Amino acid sequence: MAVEWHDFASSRDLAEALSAQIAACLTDGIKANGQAVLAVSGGTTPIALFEALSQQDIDWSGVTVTLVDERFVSPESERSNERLVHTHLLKDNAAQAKFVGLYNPALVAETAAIAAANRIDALSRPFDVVVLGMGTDGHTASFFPGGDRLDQAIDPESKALVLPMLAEGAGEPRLTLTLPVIAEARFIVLHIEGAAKREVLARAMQEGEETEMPIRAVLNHAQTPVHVFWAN
Ligand SMILES: O=C1O[C@H](COP(=O)(O)O)[C@@H](O)[C@H](O)[C@H]1O
Repeated sequence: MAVEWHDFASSRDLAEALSAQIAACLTDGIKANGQAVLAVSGGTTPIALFEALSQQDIDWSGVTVTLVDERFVSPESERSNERLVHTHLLKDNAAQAKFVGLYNPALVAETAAIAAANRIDALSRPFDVVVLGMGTDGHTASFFPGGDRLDQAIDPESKALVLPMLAEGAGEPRLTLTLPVIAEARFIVLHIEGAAKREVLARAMQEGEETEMPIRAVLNHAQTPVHVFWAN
């Protein structure tokens, strides 16, 4: 397990530093491969980061933004991760970026996962940057403790790229990238804020079952160090 810590005094300081680092990685990807892929999480934590990223002066026309996971709700819903990205990231300088979402209004979650996997498969991998969040139950992406597809989603040998997930703590059906897609990324960030999440991560870094605290699956199988960005 290789983890590199980056601590900040405030959410704003973190957003400035992390957005600059992500922008540099995306620029490197564009220079090396002609384009770059950024996968981001949803929830509440990344809003300030997305706002700061949208101001970064890079060639966003060469960037594809996708989601680490999605709540299976319409993009009009306040809970939609796609809506979050459109509202806070894909604007200003970043308006030129392409977006590949996971949701599909015409399908149920099971078949939407297959359609989303085809879209993810069309992107260049490994992704340049993956930004993960984490819940206080130790979930990351939609790898929820007790999730009906958790074993398959965190299987490092899984051939699936996107899976549906039902879990008590999830609220609604989910779609999630699988562990191999996340673990192979060139730059993996775990963005958490507040003392409670720091304490949860400290517990996850101790010995234990990956299914109990699924963030462990990423910490155990990431092919590069996981960069933890934390602010109080
Ligand atoms: O449901 C989700 O939760 C996690 C953490 O969200 P936060 O609100 O505690 O920041 C997030 O990483 C994930 O993408 C999202 O779908």
